[in-house]
Amino acid sequence: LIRITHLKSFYQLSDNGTTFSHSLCLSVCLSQVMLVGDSGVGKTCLLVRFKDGAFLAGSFISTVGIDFRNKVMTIDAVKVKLQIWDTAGQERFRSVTHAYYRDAHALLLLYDVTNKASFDNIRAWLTEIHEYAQQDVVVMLLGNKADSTHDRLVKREEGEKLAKEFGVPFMETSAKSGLNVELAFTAVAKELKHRTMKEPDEPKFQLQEYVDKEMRTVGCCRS
Ligand SMILES: Nc1nc2c(ncn2[C@@H]2O[C@H](COP(=O)(O)OP(=O)(O)OP(=O)(O)O)[C@@H](O)[C@H]2O)c(=O)[nH]1
Repeated sequence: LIRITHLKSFYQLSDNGTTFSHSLCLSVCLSQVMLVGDSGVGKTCLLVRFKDGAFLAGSFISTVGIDFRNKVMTIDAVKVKLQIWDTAGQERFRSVTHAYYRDAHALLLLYDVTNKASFDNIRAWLTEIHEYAQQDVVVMLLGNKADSTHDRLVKREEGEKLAKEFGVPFMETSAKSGLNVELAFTAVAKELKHRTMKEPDEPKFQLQEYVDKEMRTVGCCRS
């Protein structure tokens, strides 16, 4: 995470030592967030929903290699610029993805609630993350396509259990309905901003607590 400037007041002294100006610097945190998971789980659609507020319906075009989009969010009066990398889930692009892991500050790891194999593969993804990403990378598990109630093969409780086992925050999302999409990116941006700008005596940001509280505030589902 690169802190370009820090939010603080500063005084400039004139030649004779008197204070003559007082300015407020604006702060920009630049963070790299990577979307990973099996092909077809909805990584591109999640990014498009977050960035453009739209859903890419129709035929499925697999990502080739890696793609990225930027979005600036304001978190507690601080500008956080997210550079979001959309990776290809297909096995043949795995070496490309590996090369990007070490620069990522956060990873959104997706499975598809209608595809059991994509859920079973989460363990392998977490092993890979452990091998290639920075040790302190923020990881959040997302069960996407939660709108597909009739085709669902993975229960929410199964996702929660797996996330607990690996000590990572979890929520279900839907790129189609917008469920929890903004919340997932906001939670990650808050965690990253907090890590960069935290005062020494400030308590650690509790990502899962924040997510649970936000979801309670709006019932279970938020778009
Ligand atoms: N019902 C439903 N369908 C979705 C959702 N998200 C994505 N899809 C569909 O799932 C398919 C795959 O979506 P993509 O976003 O292209 O998947 P991806 O993970 O980026 O795939 P790769 O680029 O191959 O890694 C598309 O047909 C989407 O329309 C969702 O939340 N709900």
